[in-house]
Amino acid sequence: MKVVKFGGSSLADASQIAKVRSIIEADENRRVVVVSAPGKRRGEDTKVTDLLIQLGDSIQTDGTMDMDTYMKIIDRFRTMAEELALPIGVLETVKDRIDQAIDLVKEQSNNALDTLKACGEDGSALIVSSYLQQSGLQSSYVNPKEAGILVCDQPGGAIVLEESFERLYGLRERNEILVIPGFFGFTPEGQLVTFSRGGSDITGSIVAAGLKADMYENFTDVDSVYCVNPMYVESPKQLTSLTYREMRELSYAGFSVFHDEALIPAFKEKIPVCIKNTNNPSAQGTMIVAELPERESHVVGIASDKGFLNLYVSKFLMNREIGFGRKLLHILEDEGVSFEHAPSGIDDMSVIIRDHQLPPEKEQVVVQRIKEELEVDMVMIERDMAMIMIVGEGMNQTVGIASNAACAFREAGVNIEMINQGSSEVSMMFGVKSSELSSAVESLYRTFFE
Ligand SMILES: Nc1ncnc2c1ncn2[C@@H]1O[C@H](COP(=O)(O)OP(=O)(O)O)[C@@H](O)[C@H]1O
Ligand SMILES: N[C@@H](CC(=O)OP(=O)(O)O)C(=O)O
Repeated sequence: MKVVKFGGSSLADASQIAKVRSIIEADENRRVVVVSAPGKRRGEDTKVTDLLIQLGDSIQTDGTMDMDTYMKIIDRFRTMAEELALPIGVLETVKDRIDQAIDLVKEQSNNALDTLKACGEDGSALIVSSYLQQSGLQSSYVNPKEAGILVCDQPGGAIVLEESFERLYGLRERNEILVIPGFFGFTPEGQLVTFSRGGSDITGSIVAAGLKADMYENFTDVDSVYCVNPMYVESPKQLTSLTYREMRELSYAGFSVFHDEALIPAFKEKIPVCIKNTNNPSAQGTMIVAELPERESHVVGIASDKGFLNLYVSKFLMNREIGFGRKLLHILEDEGVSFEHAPSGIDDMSVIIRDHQLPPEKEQVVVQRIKEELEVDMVMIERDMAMIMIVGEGMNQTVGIASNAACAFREAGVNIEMINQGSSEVSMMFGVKSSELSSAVESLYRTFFE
């Protein structure tokens, strides 16, 4: 049995949904389908999830509904339902559920925004299941509550609860194609909670693990995972296979093609993940597996992401002060700031934080507390940082990778602001100024792949 997830680009309009049907029909093992909300139809379009968030924000800000955005959302579903010639009841159900979620936002009910955000996936699932039925395939819509996807109550950042997997296994009994909306689950008390953005990949992996599927196929809009984000290099090398560890590091550091948290459930059950293209399903795609035979080159990918800051702290004899690191991180914890990395020296420590975690008002409080409570010599915040991650199994036992990378930075004329090597067995991380990111990535690509 295969679990198949289709991303927003695969569900953007009626013609994409027709491709989805052909893919499902082409392989009888594709029995469980997880869908995202309709994505962008072209470059400057807006994803339905973003429209729903915009709508929710408008209601929360001034209590009135932004009718223009509301109509855009309904029209996306209406056009699809009409072009696919679905029964009128399908669109009515989609609209009713959106209207009910809007009422919850107006009433300021718990998790109302998550309920509204989830309407994109829910609408896609209703439309796809109805279209499959109309095409003569036995198919049903299955809500994540019915499927048994239980999560903790962390709005916009759900984490799956262990008992979900056993509950999901029961779906194997059903002898039809099941269409499950991605991106959300329910708390044991019945509250809807969404995963973080891009989280339908996570639903697909949870469902594949629960069902003990033979494979988790993730359909998107590229033929494979490339060794570098195609935004930086034209037609980069395609990757036919990767390990779970490699893909997790690469997606964490900017390979947005697959959610970094989505690998964990599949990895635990050793279910192979295959990334494929809805617009070119015969292309081989990229297989993600537990282990791979030895390769010639140890660097498989270069990932990068902007939007970081460096909180730099210096204090003479920091290395002798028991508990300094803990106290520094405790201040961040106290202020509700999560951190990404914390490389340290003898008298200095850097804490790398996602920019949005530390807005200017919070920055002031954190800096003041560090000065007063830790009596540091210096505290400084450097914004506009980017991280570059070089990833590959076996890299840490290979001589010369760091020196080749350093040469690539030198050739691009880019200063390395920070290096983190050795914390992970499969990656090496560099911090650079955001403005220098693309020239650094291009130079690293030339060094390792050309
Ligand atoms: N290394 C990479 N390999 C392939 N695609 C990548 C990579 N890094 C970023 N991407 C981007 O990820 C996109 C697919 O992810 P996403 O937009 O979330 O698709 P979907 O709508 O199917 O969920 C690609 O169109 C590509 O621009
Ligand atoms: N629709 C949600 C969840 C998701 O996974 O979407 P996509 O598959 O289009 O990345 C989002 O935009 O975040």
